[in-house]
Amino acid sequence: MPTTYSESDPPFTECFSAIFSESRKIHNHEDEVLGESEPPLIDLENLKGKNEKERQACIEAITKASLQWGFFQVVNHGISHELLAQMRREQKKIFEIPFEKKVNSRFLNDCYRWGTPTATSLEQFSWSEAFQFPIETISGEDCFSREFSSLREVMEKVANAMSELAGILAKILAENLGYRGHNFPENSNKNTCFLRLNHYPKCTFSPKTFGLTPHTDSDFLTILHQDEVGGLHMKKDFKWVAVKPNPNALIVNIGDLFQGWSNDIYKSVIHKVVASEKVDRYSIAYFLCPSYESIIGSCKEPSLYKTFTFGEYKNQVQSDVKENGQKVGLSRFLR
Ligand SMILES: C=C1C[C@]23C[C@@]1(O)CC[C@H]2[C@@]12CC[C@H](O)[C@@](C)(C(=O)O1)[C@H]2[C@@H]3C(=O)O
Ligand SMILES: O=C(O)CCC(=O)C(=O)O
Ligand SMILES: [Fe+2]
Repeated sequence: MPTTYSESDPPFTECFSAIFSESRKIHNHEDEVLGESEPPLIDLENLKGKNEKERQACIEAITKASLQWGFFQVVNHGISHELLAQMRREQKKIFEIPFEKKVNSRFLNDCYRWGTPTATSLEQFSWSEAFQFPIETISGEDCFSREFSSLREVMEKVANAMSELAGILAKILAENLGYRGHNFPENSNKNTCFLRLNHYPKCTFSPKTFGLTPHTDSDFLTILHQDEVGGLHMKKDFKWVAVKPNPNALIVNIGDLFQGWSNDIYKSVIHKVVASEKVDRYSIAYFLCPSYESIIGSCKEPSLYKTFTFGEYKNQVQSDVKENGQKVGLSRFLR
C-alpha cells in the first residue's frame, strides 16, 4: 500500500525528522563572507557576426571567464524568451502533481529526486525536488504518456537549444587549449547528458536552509536558467558571490570534467542554492556529459590527474555521496 503523507509537498520535515528537530534549527554557515562583484556578462551576438575582431573578443571573454571565474552569464544566446517561459509553465505543472504520484509513478519515479536521502545533518540536506531527464528519455516517444506530452514537446526544444549552445561553448573552450577535433566533447551522449528541472519550495523551517548543498557539477559544463527569485551563490576567491537573476541571461558554469581535461586551467566552481523563506524558486539546468566510456585524460602534461573514464567518475561521486553525504569530486583523482 502506498504511504500517505499529511504534510507539505515534498514532506521534508516529516520524513527527515532526525535532521529537522527543533534543537538542530541553526544552520551553520561558517564561511558566510559575501563578495560584491558578479560573474561576467557576455553578449554572444558577436559570435554570430561577420566582424572577426568582435568574434575574437567574444571568444576571449568566454575563455577568460572560464579560467578566472568558472561561471559566467550570456545574453543573446539564441534561446527565445517565449520557449523558456513555456518551459517554466510546464515545469510548475509537474511539480504540482501530488507527492505520492511523483514518487510512485513508474515513469516519473525514475527521474524524480527529493531531499537528500543520505544526509545526516542539516548542512548535508538539500531542500529541493528535481526531475532529472536523460536527453534520450525526452526524445523517446514511449517514455511519455499522453498526460505529459506538452511537457515532452517543450523539453525537447529546450534540450536541443541548450545542447547546441553547450556544444558551441565547449568547442570554443577546447580549441582555446589547442584541441582541433570536430566535435567536443567527443562522444557527448544522449543518455548521459540530462536536463534537470529544479524546484525549491519556500522553507520556513530555518533561515538559510540549503536548497542545494555546496557542490561542483560532475559534467563538462552546465547551462542554467534561473527564475527571478535569486538564491544561487558561487564561490570566488574564498567568498560567496550571489548570482543575481537577469531575465535575459543564461548562466554557464564549468564542471569537473572540463577542469580535469584542461589540467586545472578552467575552474569547476563550488556553488549552492539558499532556499527562500517566502517564495518557491525554479530553475532548469542542462548538463553536458560524454559517454560513460569516454576517457578524461588531461590535454596537458604533466597531468595533475590520473586518467579516468566518465563512468568511473560518476560511480565514485555516487559512492562518496552514499558514504559521506556529499561528493568529494576531482581531488579523488589527483596523481
Ligand atoms: C548529494 C549530492 C548529489 C549531487 C552531489 C551532491 O553532493 C550535491 C549536489 C548533487 C548534484 C546536483 C546536480 C547534478 O545532478 C549532480 C550529478 C551534481 O553534479 O551535483 C548531483 C550530484 C549527484 O546526484 O550525484
Ligand atoms: O538552481 C540553481 O540555481 C542551481 C542548480 C544547480 O546547481 C544544479 O542543478 O546543479
Ligand atoms: Fe550545480
